[in-house]
Amino acid sequence: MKIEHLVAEIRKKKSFLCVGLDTDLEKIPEHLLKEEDPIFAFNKAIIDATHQYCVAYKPNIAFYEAYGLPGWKSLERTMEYLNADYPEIFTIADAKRGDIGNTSTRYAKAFFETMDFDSITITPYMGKDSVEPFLEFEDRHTILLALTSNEGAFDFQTKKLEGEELYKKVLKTSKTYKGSERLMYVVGATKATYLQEIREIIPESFLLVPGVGAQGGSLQDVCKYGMTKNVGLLVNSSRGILYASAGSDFAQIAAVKAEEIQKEMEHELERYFLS
Ligand SMILES: O=C(O)c1cc(=O)[nH]c(=O)n1[C@@H]1O[C@H](COP(=O)(O)O)[C@@H](O)[C@H]1O
Repeated sequence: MKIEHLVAEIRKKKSFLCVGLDTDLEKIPEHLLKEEDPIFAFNKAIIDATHQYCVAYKPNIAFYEAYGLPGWKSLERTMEYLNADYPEIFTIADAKRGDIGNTSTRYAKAFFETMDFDSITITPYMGKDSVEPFLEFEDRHTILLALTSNEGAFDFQTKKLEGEELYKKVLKTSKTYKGSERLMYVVGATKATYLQEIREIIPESFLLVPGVGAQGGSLQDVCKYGMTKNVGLLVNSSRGILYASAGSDFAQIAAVKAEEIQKEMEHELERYFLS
């Protein structure tokens, strides 16, 4: 998907919500376990109920890999369903891949061609030759981990290397990669106060921002420091939407939660963007 299509969808829906499909058989309503493919049945119900409030879905690949071949089949069915019925929705493979060049090329093929995702999350640790194979794909986007939402982010990402924090090095160095116009970055909502400095390095790039809801990050702070003239934000919530109810009304309650976030986003858009 082209960025301008994503921006148009954000304007139309007045939302930059990404719903994370972290589908866990131990958390989904019990009655779905009788279905032939419980993971897909859950995802389909969530997508049908929430699509009008969000612009992206992010299946976290670990939740599918954990179930082996049936898990991959559920992921494949979810992607086929999204691409056929909701082609305007941006899809993110939260796979956190990255390896030597020829291996990265196979990962890119797996997620961009075989599974037809619009984007993938990538760890930058192995550097240029591990990232550039993903950037060769037209209209596909590579989302580099910059400053993550978890506590462990302080182990390496904020440590100084040659006088500069490692996450800033990641941002600056990645801008020199071939195809860097197709880069986006992960910045955790719990790290919103860093966004001002991040925006000095990457003023326009889209950010995937997880960590609101269950992890406690603030949407208002993220918008205050991170919003660009093209919005430039995709804010993810997974558990806060998916598991708001464990009863037969799970999809309906997920829609209520998604709409609540969309309304907050609309308010923020009016404040910074539409006014
Ligand atoms: O790349 C990610 O999506 C990601 C990066 C990060 O820094 N923190 C983070 O929580 N995530 C993912 O975002 C989702 C957050 O889920 P909730 O905390 O349930 O909303 C999970 O799928 C995480 O793997």
